[in-house]
Amino acid sequence: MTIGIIGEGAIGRYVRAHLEGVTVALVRPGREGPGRVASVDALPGDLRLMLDCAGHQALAQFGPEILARGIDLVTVSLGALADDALHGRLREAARTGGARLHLASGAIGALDALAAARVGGLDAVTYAGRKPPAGWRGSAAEPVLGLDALTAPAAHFEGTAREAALRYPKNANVAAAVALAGAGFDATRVRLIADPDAPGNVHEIEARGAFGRFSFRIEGRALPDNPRSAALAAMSVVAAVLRRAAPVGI
Ligand SMILES: NC(=O)C1=CN([C@@H]2O[C@H](COP(=O)(O)OP(=O)(O)OC[C@H]3O[C@@H](n4cnc5c(N)ncnc54)[C@H](O)[C@@H]3O)[C@@H](O)[C@H]2O)C=CC1
Ligand SMILES: O=C([O-])CC(=O)C(=O)O
Repeated sequence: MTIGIIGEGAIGRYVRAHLEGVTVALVRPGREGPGRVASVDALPGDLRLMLDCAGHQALAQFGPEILARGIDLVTVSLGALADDALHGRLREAARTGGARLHLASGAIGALDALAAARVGGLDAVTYAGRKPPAGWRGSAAEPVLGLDALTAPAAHFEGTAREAALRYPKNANVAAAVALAGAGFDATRVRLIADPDAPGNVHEIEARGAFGRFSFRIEGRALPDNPRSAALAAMSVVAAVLRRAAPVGI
């Protein structure tokens, strides 16, 4: 199968190195070359699957057109769906094109339990994201905290998953994943913390509902070339593609 990719950063490079069949990249204008095109129009006609590993802006820019053409899209840019208008456009385009937008699980797990628990009703879902200071560089945490001088854990955001996803486009896609699988963007409470002693990119979910309660915690290792992004996020894109092809799925 011919697969295309958007994003040649830390996640995109990992995905290309671990997946066969990625033959074309959708790049910014001016960066075209062999196997690199700058518009959806220029993608090969037999392409049936695109992988967005580029971020919110790229999903907004290319997602609707890709889906409307009947090309399935796997994305890591889940936080972009906190924008209801974009969410609606993606939904509509997928319907029009008969394609599917698959939201990769990214740097978190337990989304299956959360989605099942939602069926019975969820009373409370909270998510906490903790990263070393370098993981917050360039984010909205920077003007709030002196990241370089930090000697103790410091929370720099508390609010809804919607606010977190929109304010931290490169750091709170997990908040969006938890919201989309569970209680929604406005009912999911989020806390974001910079912690000089964090043992990695740490993501924690607490959920209560008719099913009972669960806690989930992951200490993710960051990708070597981007301290913001967990390796598991890249792995989840590869896993999503492999799952599509498997005769028996989980
Ligand atoms: N769902 C999850 O758990 C996670 C999601 N992410 C999302 O994945 C994104 C990518 O992460 P990394 O690879 O670590 O970032 P990165 O900064 O290393 O790479 C981003 C790449 O996307 C390209 N790009 C950005 N906008 C583009 C556009 N409009 N058109 C074409 N190319 C474009 C850049 O040129 C670069 O090659 C993050 O911005 C974040 O939104 C990141 C980590 C976890
Ligand atoms: O990679 C991570 O650890 C999480 C992340 O950046 C995000 O949620 O956007």
